[in-house]
Amino acid sequence: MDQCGNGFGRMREFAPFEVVVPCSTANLGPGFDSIGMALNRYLRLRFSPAKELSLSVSGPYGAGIELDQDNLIVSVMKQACAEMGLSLIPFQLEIENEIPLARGLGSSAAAIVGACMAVNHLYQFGWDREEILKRATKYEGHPDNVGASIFGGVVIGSWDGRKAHLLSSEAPNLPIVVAIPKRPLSTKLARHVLPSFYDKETTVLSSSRANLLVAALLQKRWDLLQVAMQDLFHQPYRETLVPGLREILKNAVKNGAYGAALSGAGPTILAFARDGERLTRYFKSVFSEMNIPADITDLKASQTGAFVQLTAEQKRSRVLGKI
Ligand SMILES: Nc1ncnc2c1ncn2[C@@H]1O[C@H](COP(=O)(O)OP(=O)(O)O)[C@@H](O)[C@H]1O
Ligand SMILES: N[C@@H](CCOP(=O)(O)O)C(=O)O
Repeated sequence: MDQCGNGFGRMREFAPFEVVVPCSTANLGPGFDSIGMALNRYLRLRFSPAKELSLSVSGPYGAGIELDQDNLIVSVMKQACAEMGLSLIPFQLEIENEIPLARGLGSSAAAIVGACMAVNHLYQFGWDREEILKRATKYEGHPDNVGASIFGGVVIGSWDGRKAHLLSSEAPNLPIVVAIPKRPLSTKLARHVLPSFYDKETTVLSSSRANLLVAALLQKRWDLLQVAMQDLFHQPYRETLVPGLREILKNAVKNGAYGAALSGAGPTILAFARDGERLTRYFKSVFSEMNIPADITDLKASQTGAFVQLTAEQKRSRVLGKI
């Protein structure tokens, strides 16, 4: 861990704390790099003082997270400190992760948001959520996932490479069914297959659907989701990377969905359910016919975004009057 300048280099006492961050689904079809929704699977980061950096992982998706200096959380924290002219103090970090990695459920965005919130808390920078959004978007490259993880609910945002503008709103209180394939797909690769240019007809049609999607979400017009979630910006190009996507986009509505989309860059496929049991059966049959292992499960929107709290131990000590 860095030796630090500016008085932050030695072991510094701080009260142990936890950052809780929901995962997210991005795009919802045509809202490419703009629309996101927070979901009820969480990343929990527990920080306590230590003389040296030490990382540990737990939870169903701990495996695969780097436990060295390449860890995304640590590298974002370092970078955020460097931008403030500081070095990162050592700490012990337990990463409890319920978010599958590289499956299109915003694990990297949650890690980045958690890192920004942690550094803000540790150093008392006083960043508000807008400031955290700006910093997290710069690291992630698009505001949809980080915005949802920060604010919760549904977010609609825009990023020009310097400034992020984003509004959050209540997410649909509809059952959500997802198919999370066992095999990962890196977002980098799934962005690589996208074209550099789109023609006018494609752009007009796909952006009109994104606009309709926003209106349908705000007015709770679930009957419009079938059309409003149709996309021409990214899903047609990602079909080759995501088994089952073409079939599900074509037939989900006939099988209990209001609308379906690729979650983020995939490979997870997500649908809002009209009839959850029927939709789950359908998802299962698609994946078992292809003989592709996938976790088919229910999720719900998370209306709240990331927050910092005392660890359970700290809370107990406070009740006992020790702090
Ligand atoms: N909790 C975490 N701690 C550290 N790194 C993480 C964490 N979650 C995700 N990452 C990093 O982000 C990568 C996945 O990012 P990405 O390909 O963008 O997929 P996703 O769609 O899940 O965001 C992982 O392989 C890992 O390197
Ligand atoms: N808008 C991005 C969203 C990527 O989400 P992820 O969860 O797959 O990282 C894109 O579609 O590339």
